[in-house]
Amino acid sequence: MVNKGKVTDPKVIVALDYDNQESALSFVDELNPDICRLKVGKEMFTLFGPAFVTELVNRKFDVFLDLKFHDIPNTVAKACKAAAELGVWMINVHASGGKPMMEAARDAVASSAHPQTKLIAVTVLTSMDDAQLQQVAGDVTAAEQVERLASLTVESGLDGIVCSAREAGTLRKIVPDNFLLVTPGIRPAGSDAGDQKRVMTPEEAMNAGVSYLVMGRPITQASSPIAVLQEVNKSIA
Ligand SMILES: O=C(O)c1cc(=O)[nH]c(=O)n1[C@@H]1O[C@H](COP(=O)(O)O)[C@@H](O)[C@H]1O
Repeated sequence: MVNKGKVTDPKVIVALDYDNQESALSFVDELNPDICRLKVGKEMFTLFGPAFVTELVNRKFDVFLDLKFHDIPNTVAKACKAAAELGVWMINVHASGGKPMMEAARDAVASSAHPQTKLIAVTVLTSMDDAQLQQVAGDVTAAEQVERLASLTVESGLDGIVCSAREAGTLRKIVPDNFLLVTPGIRPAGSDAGDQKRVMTPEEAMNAGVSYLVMGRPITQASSPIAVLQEVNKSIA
């Protein structure tokens, strides 16, 4: 386990998008909760289920269980209660599910056995650009749609949103100070964007007012993942 590079309130959430539990856990063996938080998404949850999440929670990591629920309010509420009761730090829904859905999710977390779980809403996926968004949402830009869904999420009483760091500067002026802006699509200078369209570097993102940086491939697929993580932490210290 690495103890070097301890940071107060780590800002990087490492996305554990592995198809193999042993590889994921041997990477996690190199980490500790002082240098990053962890995200478990749809792939690992589908493959390895709640037991994998519980393993990370037992290792004292703050876990973001990223299942992006989007369904009728009753179904999402029950899913959010079940997710919160795994003892995770953060969960999410899609803001485009609407205000009644988000309110039902908020109430379900509040009445769960783990009410401190943070609940955030995805606005516009960071893999979408304006052209892709217009195919599904009509004549609107990603920036406009993010703003609209951010306001709806504030009105619904959630803790924050997932957006791109590119929108963070504008959003910071319209959301409450303690509202969380959680941003994937983070790419250190020179790294491959892959399927991400709305990207920023860690430093630019923090300067724009982001609360937490979600980073997957630039760390997990690096030849020395810990070195990249420590470099990112240093760049935003
Ligand atoms: O909710 C998310 O975490 C999420 C929302 C979004 O808009 N874009 C996005 O990339 N993500 C997740 O963030 C992670 C980004 O991973 P990398 O692109 O490998 O850094 C993936 O696990 C995605 O599922």
